[in-house]
Amino acid sequence: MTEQPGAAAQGPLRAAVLGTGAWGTTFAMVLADAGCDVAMWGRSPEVCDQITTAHRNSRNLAGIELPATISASTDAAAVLEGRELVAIAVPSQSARTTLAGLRDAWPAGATAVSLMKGVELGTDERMSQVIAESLGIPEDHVVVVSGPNLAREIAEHQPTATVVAGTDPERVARVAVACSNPYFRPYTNTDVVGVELCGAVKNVIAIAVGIAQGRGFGLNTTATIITRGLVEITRLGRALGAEAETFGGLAGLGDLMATCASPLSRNHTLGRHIGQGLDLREATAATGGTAEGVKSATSVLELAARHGVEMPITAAVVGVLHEGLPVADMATMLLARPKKAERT
Ligand SMILES: NC(=O)c1ccc[n+]([C@@H]2O[C@H](COP(=O)([O-])OP(=O)(O)OC[C@H]3O[C@@H](n4cnc5c(N)ncnc54)[C@H](O)[C@@H]3O)[C@@H](O)[C@H]2O)c1
Ligand SMILES: O=P(O)(O)OC[C@H](O)CO
Repeated sequence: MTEQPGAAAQGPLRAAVLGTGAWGTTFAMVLADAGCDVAMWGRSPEVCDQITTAHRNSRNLAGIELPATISASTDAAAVLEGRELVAIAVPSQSARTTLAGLRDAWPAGATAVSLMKGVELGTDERMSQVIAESLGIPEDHVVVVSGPNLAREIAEHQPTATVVAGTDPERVARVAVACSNPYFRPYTNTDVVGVELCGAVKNVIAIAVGIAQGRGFGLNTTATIITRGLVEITRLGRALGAEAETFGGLAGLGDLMATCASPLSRNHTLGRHIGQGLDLREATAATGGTAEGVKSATSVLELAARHGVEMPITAAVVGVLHEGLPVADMATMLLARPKKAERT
């Protein structure tokens, strides 16, 4: 492990971003526009070279000009050396292996910032748990950033807020300052479990909305799925110790609204393709990028089962994506369930 400067170090905060996809690149821009010194690590030499020399990432963020100060490299040790804050934006299911490979180069004492929205298959762990385990760092060194944050809109500097959640107040405050700029406003929260579950499960609900819209259903159906989806997320979160207020906030209702409404969302788009009749392989290819809800639907449902929590919309999505449930049977599966009071 390399040593890194303490909080009192002079000059701009030294940050790194792991992953040169749409959100990693956009968050690097957010940090740079907040005054941080930013280096990115990616797997593709071509993408890294383009970010450093042409200040663009045409593969993942076409048409966007990046701050000229951002550099990118495939050399993880060089990127990580001396960084106080390291944001992680690789697909959730690859986080563990990616980070295990970077463990020796991890800057001692650095804050890991999870930008990922998923639950790990097999372990059913949230990303902050996966990060802490795979890097061998305490969980309070991990801070989560999650909210209604469609990458392209933020890359276009459209005004957006987010939630910065963690259990070490000083680290949370430093991350909030590090990503605060004229178009990006962080709010802080101590409810890591709630914020992470909101981010992961809204992707599953967005797939359900996409499927409904792909089948030609209108806004009554959309509103029904979003509202009952929020009930599902809240129910699971409460069972896992999250705070009720988190679910009505930016990471919960806010992100659910953005993801379920926007054609920019990969999860929504994938669901729409499924609703229009494509199979999962075809829909994945037509969507491009990482639709996290495809895999997280299964781990979320497992997590819910282990805690005795009912998640019918998530179960229906798992049924359609992974168990051969015909799309046409999804509405029947949900509407024919036994009647119940709304607040249960
Ligand atoms: N795109 C958004 O608008 C957005 C916003 C908020 C949060 N997120 C979350 O951020 C995370 C990353 O999303 P993204 O949009 O940047 O995804 P992306 O698909 O655009 O990019 C993922 C990046 O990870 C790399 N990668 C893929 N597989 C890898 C592996 N096995 N090992 C190492 N690197 C690998 C890819 O090369 C790419 O650079 C996801 O969890 C997503 O839910 C995305
Ligand atoms: O493109 P999606 O579906 O991964 O959604 C992107 C962000 O999570 C929206 O906040």
